[in-house]
Amino acid sequence: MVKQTIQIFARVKPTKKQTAEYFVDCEEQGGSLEFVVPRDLADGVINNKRENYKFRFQKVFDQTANQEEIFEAIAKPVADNVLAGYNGTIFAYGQTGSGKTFTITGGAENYNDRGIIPRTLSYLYQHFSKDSSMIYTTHISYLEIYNETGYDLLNPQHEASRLEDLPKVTIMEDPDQNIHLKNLSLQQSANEEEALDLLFLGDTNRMIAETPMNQASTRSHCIFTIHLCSKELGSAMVRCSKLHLVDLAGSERVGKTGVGGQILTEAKYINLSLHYLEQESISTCRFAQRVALIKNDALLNEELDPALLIVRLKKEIQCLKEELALVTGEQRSDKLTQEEIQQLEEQIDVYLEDPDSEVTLNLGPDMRKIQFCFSLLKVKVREGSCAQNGMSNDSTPLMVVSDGEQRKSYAEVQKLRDMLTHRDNEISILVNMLKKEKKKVQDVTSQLALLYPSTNQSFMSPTTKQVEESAKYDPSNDYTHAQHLMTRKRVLELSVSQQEAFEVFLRDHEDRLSIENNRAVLQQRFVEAKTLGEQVNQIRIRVNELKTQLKIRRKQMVAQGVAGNLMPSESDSVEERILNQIEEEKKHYKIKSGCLKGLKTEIEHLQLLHEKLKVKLQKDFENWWTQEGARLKGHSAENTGSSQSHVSPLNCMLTRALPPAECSSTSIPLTGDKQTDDDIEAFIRTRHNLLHSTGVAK
Ligand SMILES: Nc1ncnc2c1ncn2[C@@H]1O[C@H](COP(=O)(O)OP(=O)(O)OP(=O)(O)O)[C@@H](O)[C@H]1O
Repeated sequence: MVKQTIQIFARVKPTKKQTAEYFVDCEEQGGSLEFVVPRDLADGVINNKRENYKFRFQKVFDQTANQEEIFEAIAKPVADNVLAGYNGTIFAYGQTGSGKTFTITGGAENYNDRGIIPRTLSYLYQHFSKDSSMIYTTHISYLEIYNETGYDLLNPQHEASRLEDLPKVTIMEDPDQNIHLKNLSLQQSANEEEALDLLFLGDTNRMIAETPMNQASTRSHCIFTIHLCSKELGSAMVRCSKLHLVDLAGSERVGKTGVGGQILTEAKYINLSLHYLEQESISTCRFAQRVALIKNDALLNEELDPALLIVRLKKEIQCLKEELALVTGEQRSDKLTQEEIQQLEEQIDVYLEDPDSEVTLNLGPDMRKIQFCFSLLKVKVREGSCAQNGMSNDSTPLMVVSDGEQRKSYAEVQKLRDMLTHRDNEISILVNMLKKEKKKVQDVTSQLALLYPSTNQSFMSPTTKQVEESAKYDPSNDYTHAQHLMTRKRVLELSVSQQEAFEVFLRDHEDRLSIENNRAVLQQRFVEAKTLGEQVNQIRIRVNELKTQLKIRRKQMVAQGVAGNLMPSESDSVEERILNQIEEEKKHYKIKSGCLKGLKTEIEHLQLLHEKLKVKLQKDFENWWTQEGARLKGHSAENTGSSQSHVSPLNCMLTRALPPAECSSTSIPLTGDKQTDDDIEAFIRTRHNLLHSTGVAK
């Protein structure tokens, strides 16, 4: 258990307006924020009012600080701890309009304005994709607390139009002061995109449910929680941690000032008086200083995988049942299985061969097993004594084996066993090497397909030209430079004849059409997915624009209300229209993103199919290549004495691929390139020899 105090940071919101006079002091070990408040002359010359207020923080971010700096300094270390299995919380506290939502969620207009939540999600999912030694599962919950009632912002069964329509979440505290949230839904998010979708839906629900009267965003707390479980491959332990990202209500609501209602509205939408700002800023800093005194116990949330725990407990129950049956005399009557009998026989062998006289035979409480072992031992004892008397129990003469010989034969058996284990090890090493080699060949084929996706014959080995082309590599491409170099090296390692043979082989292959069809469908689905993705993005943009319009409209309405031109309860048709539009867009968003998910699943399925066909193709090619090579060897042996007895695999492949009429020496023009022409001539000579040796040309 690690005890640590809560770390506090201050961020000053950028503004062009006149601000309270303050100084930021950044030292190596933290920073401080100092406010200078002039003496109020109205209070007279002698008064107790302080002029300077200085507060220390872990770090102070001035007006120029951007979202990236905030994430790096505040959220990243917490996210790292969450990845290590510790819970974490980041909360923003401050007066209304001071930038809490901007810091936690971010601004909608600009990508660089993304706040802590989207950046943390991105950071976590990037980490998951890099770490293949662990299995990660992520769930998201989004809770809004308004007037001490919790509301679930993510429950898909409820379409929010008012806050009261959202499912209520009961907040309970146990005797150990742990908080439990009943009825809060957890939504699984397999990737960053799904998690961002949930954030977007939650924020939109919050906005729709808000009315000018409750001004939920100002008066409510919002808790976005990332629930993370990680498990090392093959391990029985799971780590489950939570990261709470909290956007608190304006501090007027939670502070002691008791400011609310009309004053709160004025504070938000009408020019804030400088004096008011100073007081509000100072009390926020005071609150932070108090928070910094709280010490937390950091606990590693590690436990046995529930599934494994169940298996272990079931085994224990079974064992206890058997023990109970032994004690109470209620024995199992069913027969031992063949597997159990074999295990017992092996156990007895080990027991008998062990030279240690103290060794015990552990059979558990199952009476059937105990009885079986006794009978087996009896048989063995009888066999042993018959052997000593020179007779088997069925009167067949037995060889009499002396003690010395018995020891010798034991030693030999042991030696043979050792050899067997040794050979087993060798075999498994060789099998592993073989697997690795096979995988290398498959990798080359799949990487070739990736390197040359635009050719019609998508799975062809590269021609020399393609190999050269691949040398003109653009490092800004998706591949890393290192991967690319490796691929190129492997490509070059393939002999030219093998590459061309592959092309010929593919042309005739039965799966060629399926592969090409599959690829065409895949391409079409990619295009559809791209279009849908763009549509989803357009809807997002429209919703964000509508949200901005709604904010502006609400400000206008409140301003009019304050000016006395409007009663607070009057409904506003413009706002209603915007809300309806948001609802409409949200429906489209759900439909389109649902279609997109379906399409993605189909694409994944097609890609899998594609991979399978590629592997099959590779195997077929290898078989074919080996067979053709063997056949060629046979022909060469028959054709002894011929100066062209050696035929390259390329020529052999071409013989198979071209009909005899096209192969006559007169019908094939030479290219002028020496190497190519040599190849063509070699092919014609070889074909001629082969046809004569097999009698086809006669
Ligand atoms: N660091 C910043 N840079 C640029 N704009 C900011 C910054 N901080 C806040 N803003 C802008 O100031 C306005 C108010 O900020 P925001 O809504 O985040 O305040 P808040 O503290 O969450 O208010 P409330 O308590 O009412 O929810 C927003 O328009 C926001 O975009």
